[in-house]
Amino acid sequence: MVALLLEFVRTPLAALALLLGAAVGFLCWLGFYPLRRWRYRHFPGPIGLPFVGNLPEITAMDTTPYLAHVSRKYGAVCKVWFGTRPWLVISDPDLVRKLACQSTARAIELASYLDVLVGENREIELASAFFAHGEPWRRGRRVFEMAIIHPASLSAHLPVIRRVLGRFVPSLARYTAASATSGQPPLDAQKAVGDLMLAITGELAYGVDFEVDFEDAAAEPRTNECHAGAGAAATSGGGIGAHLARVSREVFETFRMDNATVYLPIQMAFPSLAPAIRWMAAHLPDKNQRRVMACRSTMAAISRQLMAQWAEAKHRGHGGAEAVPADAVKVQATCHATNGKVAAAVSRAGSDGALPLGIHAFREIGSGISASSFMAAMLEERKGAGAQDRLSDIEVIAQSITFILASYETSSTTTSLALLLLATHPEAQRALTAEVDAMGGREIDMELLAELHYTEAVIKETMRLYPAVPMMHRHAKGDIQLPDGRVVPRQVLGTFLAIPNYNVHHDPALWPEPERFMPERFLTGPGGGGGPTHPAAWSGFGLGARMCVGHKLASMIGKATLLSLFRRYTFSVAPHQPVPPPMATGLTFGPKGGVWLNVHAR
Ligand code: HEM
Repeated sequence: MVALLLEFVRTPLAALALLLGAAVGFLCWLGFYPLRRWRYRHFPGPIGLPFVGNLPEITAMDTTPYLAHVSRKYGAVCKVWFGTRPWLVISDPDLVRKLACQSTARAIELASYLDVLVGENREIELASAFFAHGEPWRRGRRVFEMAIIHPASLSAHLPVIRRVLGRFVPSLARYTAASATSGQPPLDAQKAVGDLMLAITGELAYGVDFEVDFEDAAAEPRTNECHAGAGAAATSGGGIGAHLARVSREVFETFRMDNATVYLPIQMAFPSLAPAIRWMAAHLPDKNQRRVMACRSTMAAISRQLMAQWAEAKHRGHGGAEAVPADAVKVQATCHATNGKVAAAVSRAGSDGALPLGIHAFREIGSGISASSFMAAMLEERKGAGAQDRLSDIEVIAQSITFILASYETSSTTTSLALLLLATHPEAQRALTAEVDAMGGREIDMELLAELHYTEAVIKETMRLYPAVPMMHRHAKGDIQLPDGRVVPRQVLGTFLAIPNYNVHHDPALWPEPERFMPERFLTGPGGGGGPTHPAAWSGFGLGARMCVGHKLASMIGKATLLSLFRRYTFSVAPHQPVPPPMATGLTFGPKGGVWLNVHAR
C-alpha cells in the first residue's frame, strides 16, 4: 500500500495535485489566517469571511453605525474583521480612557487602508504628525503646539479669520431672498461652510490667500467629478493660493472610497503582501492611483515653491544674510499630473526656476508668506533649532499638508451640522442669538470668544452627536491585560484598537436621552448639566498624548463663525433637507448630500 502511494507521488499528475493543494492551502492561509483567528477567539464579534472579513457589512451599513451596532450586539469589547486584520472595538469608557491614553502610537497600517501612496508621497504621509512615531512625531507635534496651542500664537491667527469671515458673511445675503418665486435655491451650508473653512485653514497653513470666491462658490452646483480645477471651490484668481485651493479639494476627493485605487481593496485583503502591492501601484498605477499621486505631488511641489519664496524673501530682506539654496529656488515639480492648470503651472515653475506664481503669493503679505502662518512659523523656527529638533523639508511639507487635511473637513462638517441642529431647535437658536446679541458690535478677539459659553456648548453638543472624527485608533504593541482577565494578544504588526468615541457619546449610561440635542448639558451653573460625568464620556478631539493638537484653533474658528453668522442671520431647515441628516464615514463622519438651509436676515 505504502509502496503504491510512493509510486503515485512520483507521477507528474500527483506532483501537480500536490502543487495545487499547496497553492490552495497557501491562499486559504492568506485569506483566513486561522492562527490569528485563534488568538483573538476570546473576543466576540461577527464572523468574518475569508479575505474580506466584515468589509461587506461595513460598506453596506457604513463604518460608524456598524461599529455602534456590533458593540451593542457583542459588548463593549468586541472584534470585527477589516479584511484579514482584526480590529478590537473598545466602547467601555474606562477602557477607552486607559487605552487611548496608554498608547501613544497610532496604527500606521491605517495609512495603507486610506491609500496606497508610494515614493515621496508616502514619505510625506508617514512624516505627518498624524502618522509619525517617536522623534519625528515629537518634532511635528511640537511645531503644531507652538503655532496653534499657545495663546499668543493663537490670537495671531485672528486677523485672517476675521478678514475671511468679513468676506464670507455678506455673501450669504442673497440667500435671504430664497423662495419658490425668486428662483434662488436654499443654501447648501455644507458646501458654503466648506469653502469658508478652506479659505481660513488654507491661509493659516500656507500664509497665502486661497482666493476663494464666495459669491461664485455658493452658487456653483455640487459635483462628484473633481479634477484639479473642476468641482473645486470657486477660486477667483490664478495665483498660487487658488491653485492650492483646487488641489486641496482634489486631495479630499481622492479619500472617497469610489475614488480609491484598485490596489486599496487588494491591500486590505492581503496586508502581508503590502510591499509587493505598493510596487505594483508604483509601476502599474490605475487611473485613481495616478490621480491621487498627481494631486499630492502637486501639493508638495507648491509647498516647495512657497518655501523657496520664503527663503528668497528672507535673502532679499536681510541683505543676503541667508543664502538661498539653488535647488530650493528651482522647484522640483516631480508630479506626473495629467489634469488641469495646477500641474502645468507648477511644472512651468520648475522648468526655469522663475517662480511665475510668486506675485500672487506675496499679494497680501508684502514680503513673503504671512509671518503668522504655520509654514512661516516652521521655517523660522527650524533656523535656530538644534539638529534633533530641526524639521526636514519633507517634514515641513508634511505638516503643512496635515494642517489642511486635519482641519478643513472636520471644521466644516462640525459647523454646518451645528447650523442644522440650531435650525431644527428654535429654542437653542434663540439662546445662541441672545448670547450673540449680548456681545453687541465688539470686534472678535480672544476675550470675546472666551465669553461665548452657550455657543461653545452648541459646538460640543454637535460634536457629541456627530463627532467629525468618530473613532480614535491606537496601536497596541505588547500584550495588554484587560480588567476581566482577557489579554489583547501580541502580534507582529500589533493590534489595531478601534476606539469609537461615537459609541461612548451615545451611551445612555453616560448621557441621558443620548439622541437629543441639548447644549445645556455642557453648561455649568443653574440649569446646566455640568458637562461630561466621566473623563472619557466626551472625546470629540480625542484623548491622551495624541489628542487633537488643533482643538483650540478649531474651537476659535467655530465660535467666530457662529457669532459672525448669527449677528446677521437666522436659519431654518429647507423643505427637502432630511432630519436627522443621512451621514457617511469617509475622511470624516459627515452629512451625505449637503445641509440645506433657508437663510433669514435679522
Ligand atoms: C472640529 C474640528 C476638529 C476635530 C473634530 C478634530 C478631531 C481630531 C481627533 C478626534 C483626532 C485624533 C485624536 C486621538 O486620536 O486621540 C485629531 C488629531 C489631530 N488633529 Fe484634529 N480635529 C479638528 C480640527 C483640527 C485642526 C484645526 C487642526 C490643525 C490645524 C487639527 C490637527 C490635528 C492633528 C495634527 C492631529 C494628530 C495629533 C497627533 O497625533 O499628535 N485638527 N483631531
